[in-house]
Amino acid sequence: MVRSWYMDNKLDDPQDPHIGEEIDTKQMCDRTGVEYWYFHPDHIQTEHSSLEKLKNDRHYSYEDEVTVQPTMENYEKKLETFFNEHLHSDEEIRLVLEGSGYFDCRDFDDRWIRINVFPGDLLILPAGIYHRFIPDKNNYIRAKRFFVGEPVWLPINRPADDHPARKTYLEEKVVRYRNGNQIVVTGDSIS
Ligand SMILES: CSCCC(=O)/C(O)=C/O
Ligand SMILES: [Fe+2]
Repeated sequence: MVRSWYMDNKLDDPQDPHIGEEIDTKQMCDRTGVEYWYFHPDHIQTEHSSLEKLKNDRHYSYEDEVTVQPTMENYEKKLETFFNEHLHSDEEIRLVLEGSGYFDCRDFDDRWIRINVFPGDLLILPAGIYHRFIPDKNNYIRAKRFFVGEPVWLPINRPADDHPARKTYLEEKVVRYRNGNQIVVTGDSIS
């Protein structure tokens, strides 16, 4: 199950955990706008009504799998791309099937929160959030990817403050947060 923490400021191996202050899942969601669900890994590959409901509710029309491991083509280059701080014009939706890794997301004060994901964890990173990904020392993660319509995987590297998705993210998420209207984003589905 997911764990989150503020990263320490050490500049050594980014595949080390870099644990600073630990925070709970709700704090992580409230401070970033990330949404979180948990689906028991034993039930994901079979008919899973809660997952089907989420896909219907969110209109996820595209679905595939990605495996990040040293045998993948252009592994080093891919890791570099994933770990370069970036945003997307659409949500990034990942459901971990096997393995583990780190999604790092900037909170509303621009501090790195490291989200350590495991099988069953589903993250929705909002469009416009600055983030990056890196495997942990096990160097293996397999995840489902979902998308609304034709997938666009293009990372837009920071700085991208003028990108429309960034502006919308800041207007909708940060303003609400700063006004004390915290975003209710944590939903659990364990069945
Ligand atoms: C475990 S999914 C690999 C990371 C990825 O797909 C992505 O787009 C990171 O930003
Ligand atoms: Fe991304």
